[in-house]
Amino acid sequence: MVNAPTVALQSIGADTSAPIGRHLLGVVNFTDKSSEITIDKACPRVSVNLAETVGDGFAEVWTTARPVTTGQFGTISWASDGEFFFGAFHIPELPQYAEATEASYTEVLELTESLGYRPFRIWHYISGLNEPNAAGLETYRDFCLGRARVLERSGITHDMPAATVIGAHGGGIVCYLLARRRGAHVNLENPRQVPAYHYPARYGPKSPNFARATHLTAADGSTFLYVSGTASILGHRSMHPGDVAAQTRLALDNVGYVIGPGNLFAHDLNAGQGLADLTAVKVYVRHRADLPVVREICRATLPESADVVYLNADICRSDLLVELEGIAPQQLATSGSPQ
Ligand SMILES: C=C(O[C@@H]1C=C(C(=O)O)C=C[C@H]1O)C(=O)O
Repeated sequence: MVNAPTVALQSIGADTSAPIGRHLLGVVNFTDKSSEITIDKACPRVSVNLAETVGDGFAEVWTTARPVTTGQFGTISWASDGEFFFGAFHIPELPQYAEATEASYTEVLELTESLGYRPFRIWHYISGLNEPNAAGLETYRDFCLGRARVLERSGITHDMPAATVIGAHGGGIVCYLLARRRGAHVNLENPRQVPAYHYPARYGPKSPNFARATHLTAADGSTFLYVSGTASILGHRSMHPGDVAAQTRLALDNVGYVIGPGNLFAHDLNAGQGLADLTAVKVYVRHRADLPVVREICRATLPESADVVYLNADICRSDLLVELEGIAPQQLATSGSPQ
């Protein structure tokens, strides 16, 4: 069993206690309503309003090898086991998000830095993602403005880790993240895509800032690849407008490339992976009617062993119809079975 955080995608309401020998680090319920983050002695519990019904939803259950302590820092609910950290914040629905995003992101960076942790994977779910805010700016671009202000102030110009920003069906902004205190991580780019932090101004007043994937080496030697939300983009352009099948294939191709041996070698890492190594895959589909064709392509491409969930969600650009993310456990500690 590895020390690093591992994740299970379970049906909502299933027993979300940790397996024997593991300890809860954070639970994220993808469900049909928004609710505040709760925290108890076990861990933070987050709700993302992104399922049509509770039955369609699932719980993303993060566990670690050691007991955790929990805490609250401003808007951040957190848990850590001494090597790994899970944190989360919720911003309620607002006319504009940049300022509230700036405030919560500032808290995230202050907290993780004060505890000696470095984020290596961040997720954000934002209601009305493609809708204009009260000032007429698309909500996603409004969020990027708030995030960029904090990162620029912190001098983080391009070293942010893997991330996801996806639309939610309501509830404002929910953000959760993983961070590490020991070990190391390397942020990866995909040479077939312009780094997000170099996107031209046509995509918004401030570019997004995230890596295409992050390679984590835990203190016990286990390694994992965390792949960002990945879509049908080459260079900086959205490809195959209106063609969800072609967009799905290109998104899968982009994921396969970024975790492949050639790209890892180009980042001075060995042992690349492939789509067959992916687990815990989340597929986001803009139009519900496209779910069957996306599911068919993913089933034909992803390993049967992968936990794959499909969610109907808005995506960061209105011409993108599908996006997916995943985790590839690469190398396990000397002792321990695959997770
Ligand atoms: C799909 C893309 O971006 C999305 C937006 C992200 C962000 O703003 O942090 C991260 C990954 C994706 O969810 C992309 O630009 O390729």
